[in-house]
Amino acid sequence: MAAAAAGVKKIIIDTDPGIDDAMAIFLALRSPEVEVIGLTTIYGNVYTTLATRNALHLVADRIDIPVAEGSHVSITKGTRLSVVDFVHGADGLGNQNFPPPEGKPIDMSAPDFLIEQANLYPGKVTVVALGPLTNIALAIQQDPSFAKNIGQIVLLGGAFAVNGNTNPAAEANIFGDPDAADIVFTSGADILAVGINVTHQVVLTDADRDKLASSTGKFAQFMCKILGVYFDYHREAYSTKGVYLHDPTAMIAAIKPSLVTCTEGAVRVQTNGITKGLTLLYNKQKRFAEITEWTDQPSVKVAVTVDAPAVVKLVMERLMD
Ligand SMILES: O=c1[nH]cnc2c1ncn2[C@@H]1O[C@H](CO)[C@@H](O)[C@H]1O
Repeated sequence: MAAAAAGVKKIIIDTDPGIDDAMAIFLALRSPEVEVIGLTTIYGNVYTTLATRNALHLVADRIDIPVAEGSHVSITKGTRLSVVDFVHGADGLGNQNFPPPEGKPIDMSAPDFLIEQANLYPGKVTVVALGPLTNIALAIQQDPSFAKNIGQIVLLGGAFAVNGNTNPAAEANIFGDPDAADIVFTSGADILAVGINVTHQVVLTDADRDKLASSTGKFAQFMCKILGVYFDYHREAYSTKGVYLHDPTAMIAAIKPSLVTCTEGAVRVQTNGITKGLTLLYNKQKRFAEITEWTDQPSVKVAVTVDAPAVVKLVMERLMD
């Protein structure tokens, strides 16, 4: 099979579907550069049970792709989760109330599946994380070699030197589990963080949606069905005539890394107070005299620019294909 060809990246998508998650998943399924070897689910846009149901729905035609259910609570066992039905609809998929999927999640938790795959293909698996980072942090805690064995973690999260989208301090995925995010950022894994400082440049317009609607591609048709709620939310919240392509941009950073540029440094996450969920990048240009929580922390990559027109074009082409 072509997917086994050299140079094809194995990816696991950790996801809380979610309208833009659906688009990112479809994009991956349509991209010859990657082979989707599994989905793991998490709360965020919806609760985890619904995320699993939606994930199964989105890959219903691909019974070869396992779906592993993730954590129902934050890494500190918190149950007061901030889910955003006003962004994605009560069902997470634009209030379409699709029938229950026929598929079932596998009999393995998301962290266990992540650990298993990282051990099976050391250095070869990329996790594309589109929700709060609880499952990834659990994998890091459960298996001390996970951070080394996982090839790369490309995550949609953070607001680097810009306002957040949950509140002025925090981006939604990091705010969803800041303790988990701090564990991931300081784990030593190869990480590329794509924050809303970048994804807010990538807008799918009304005209783009019309073009998608005129396509006969089944993924384009599906997206047009569910995008209404997401467009309404953006009009209300940002007065924009279009929607931000957060998750698809992170997926593109895994599929075609040349479309983003990055900087490097240590990232830490504020875990409490009014700036809970704030992500701060230390560029390591100054050697501070004091030993602090930043000293000797590993560097990660943080996206700083994106070729937005190329991302939108690629997303459109692949969905309409
Ligand atoms: O305004 C918002 N509040 C909360 N979550 C949002 C908002 N817009 C998009 N997302 C969701 O959170 C991630 C980006 O931060 C994306 O995964 C998107 O699905």
